[in-house]
Amino acid sequence: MRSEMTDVRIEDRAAPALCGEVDLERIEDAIREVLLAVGEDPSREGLRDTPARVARAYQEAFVGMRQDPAELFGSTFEAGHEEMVLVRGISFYSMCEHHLVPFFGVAHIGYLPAVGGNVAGLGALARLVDVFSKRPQVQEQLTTQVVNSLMEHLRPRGAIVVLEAEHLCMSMRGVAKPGAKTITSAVRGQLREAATRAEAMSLISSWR
Ligand SMILES: Nc1nc2c(ncn2[C@@H]2O[C@H](COP(=O)(O)OP(=O)(O)OP(=O)(O)O)[C@@H](O)[C@H]2O)c(=O)[nH]1
Ligand SMILES: [Zn+2]
Repeated sequence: MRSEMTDVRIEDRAAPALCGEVDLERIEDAIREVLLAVGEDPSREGLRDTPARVARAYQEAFVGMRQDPAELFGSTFEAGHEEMVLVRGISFYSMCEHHLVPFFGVAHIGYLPAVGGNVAGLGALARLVDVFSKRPQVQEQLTTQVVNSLMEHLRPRGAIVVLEAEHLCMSMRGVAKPGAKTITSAVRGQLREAATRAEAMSLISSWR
């Protein structure tokens, strides 16, 4: 089977529209409380603007909570290509929902377009990772949500999502094992078949 693979550099669609607001003031109050609880003085020079900065940083880190992945697949198109499409090395940053510290790495996404069906803009695949990674997450759930959403909105014959990530909750604290990589995969439809799955995995493992 002939395949096409692309190291993603393409931004083809704007991010989905935002729905709902983040309560910045509430985050600021909570951060002030955290600073007090650890024995800091939130009114000292260096910390005066910190609650507002953290609120804006959290707004950005959790922007995916207010985005609808369906919007990314509004302008798929016919490309006369029914073989595998694989985008590898999509970088992402997410927040571990256990500790609210980052986990980050790369996602690889492959799919088999429906027969006579549509393909997605490559940027939509990268943005799909952002929509689900910019939420409180665990890696397994993130992997599953991306593959399920791709199946639901693009309706390909099959899809595969592989994530490789380092979790700061494992590196900087707790078990303290920097450099450990967690790899998760989720496979749907015809990509579960041994030959196509092996082809996708060999394309993914030759990354770097
Ligand atoms: N399966 C899974 N586990 C995760 C993920 N992110 C963090 N964890 C783990 O979730 C566990 C949370 O464990 P808890 O015992 O509730 O919290 P903890 O006492 O802070 O645990 P340690 O990090 O082991 O010190 C830790 O072992 C983390 O390493 C993830 O994305 N997937
Ligand atoms: Zn964690």
